[in-house]
Amino acid sequence: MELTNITGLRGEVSVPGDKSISHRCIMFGSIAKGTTEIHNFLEGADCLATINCFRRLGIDIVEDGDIITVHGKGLHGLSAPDDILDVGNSGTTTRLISGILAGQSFDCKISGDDSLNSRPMKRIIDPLTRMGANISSILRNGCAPLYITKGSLHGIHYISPVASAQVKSCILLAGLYADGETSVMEPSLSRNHTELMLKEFGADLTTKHELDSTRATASIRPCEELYGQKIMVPGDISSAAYFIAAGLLVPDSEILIKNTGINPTRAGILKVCEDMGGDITLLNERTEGGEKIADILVRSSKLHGITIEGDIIPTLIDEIPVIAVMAAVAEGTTIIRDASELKVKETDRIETVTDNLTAMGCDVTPAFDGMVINGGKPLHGATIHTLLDHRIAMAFSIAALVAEGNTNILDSHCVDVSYPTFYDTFEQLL
Ligand SMILES: O=C(O)C1=C[C@@H](OP(=O)(O)O)[C@@H](O)[C@H](O)C1
Ligand SMILES: C=C(OP(=O)(O)O)C(=O)O
Repeated sequence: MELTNITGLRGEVSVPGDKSISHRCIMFGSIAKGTTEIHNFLEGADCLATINCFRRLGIDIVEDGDIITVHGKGLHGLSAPDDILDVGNSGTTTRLISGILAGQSFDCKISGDDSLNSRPMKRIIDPLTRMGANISSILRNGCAPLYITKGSLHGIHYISPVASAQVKSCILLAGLYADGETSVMEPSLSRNHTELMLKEFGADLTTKHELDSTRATASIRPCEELYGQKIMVPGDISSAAYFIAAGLLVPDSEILIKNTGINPTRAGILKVCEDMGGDITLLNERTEGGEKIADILVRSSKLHGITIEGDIIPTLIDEIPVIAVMAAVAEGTTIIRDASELKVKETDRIETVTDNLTAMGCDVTPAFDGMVINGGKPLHGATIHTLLDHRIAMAFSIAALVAEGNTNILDSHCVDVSYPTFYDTFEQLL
């Protein structure tokens, strides 16, 4: 994809459904009794991988126009797949489905693409093993392919070393099949869609927040059944992030992004934009199915550098590539720290972000847990090596809009993973 600098992005857009919530609707719907009707499901490759996995596990999932219907078979209704489960590029699919499969009475194997099969799975293998699951890394390298066989699960109290919603969700889902209470404490609160949605499906789940910090413990008790729901998936704030950044950075812009999820455990980017001096207004705020939603109005702004660290990091982890692009344009220094999780995403995002920003003329230094960006130097067009990471392709498509000359985004089709219509949305604003 070849892009160049522009001015005046104006108009109203809607971004596709939230990726995290879309995965969960399919998974929870499959192990619930009755039907789950999903509106505004994200048709990205990652969520389609989740649908395919549950079809292989014997669940009938019907797509009819904008509505997806999952014919759930209850907590014990999945059946043995006839082949290896292909999770593609999706860490969320891998880690959450492992929690469910640990509680089944059949064997199965899970594998994905090269990127997925190099991401750490010990973080779920260890707690699941403590629960009595039989799960192993087939190549004994702590990564997928994974092999899961019948185990007998008991509840544990797990103190997670990482603030990861995928780890938390994996353990809570296994907890549905355990013989007692299972709880997960994490160092900072990660996205809480699993907790909110499982409660809607009828799970016996509670969350306790500590008064002096953002630490929280989620606890689940086994229940008889979950029950199918009707779900309207909000727009994905991680996808909206690119248009928020475009609206702030491209001169003479005004963009309204409709129906976007602003769950506080996901919306750290809004605070960062505000702290950097961005002109952002939330309109029409409301709550649906426990999830907060709003329309986001963004106008061109002069940004300045800030420090981004600590408990806010999990609430914006997937947005750091595009935040780094904003920081490259902002006046002054932006420091991003406490974000070593970036190294274990689809690519090492500390490296892919800093290498590509450097190629565009930015003064940026990588660190072991983040980066330091001395912003304000004019960016110039470059060849962007996405390494097939969808977030890198989209973040640097925004950088291209404010860089002098042409930018070539290599393998830009990888946006299909989370936002297949990304470049179409873009066109609507020209
Ligand atoms: O639970 C989820 O839906 C996700 C959790 C995050 O990963 P971690 O749990 O590894 O932080 C995030 O990066 C990913 O895109 C989606
Ligand atoms: C990290 C991401 O997703 P996953 O972990 O599900 O592959 C992402 O979408 O940026």
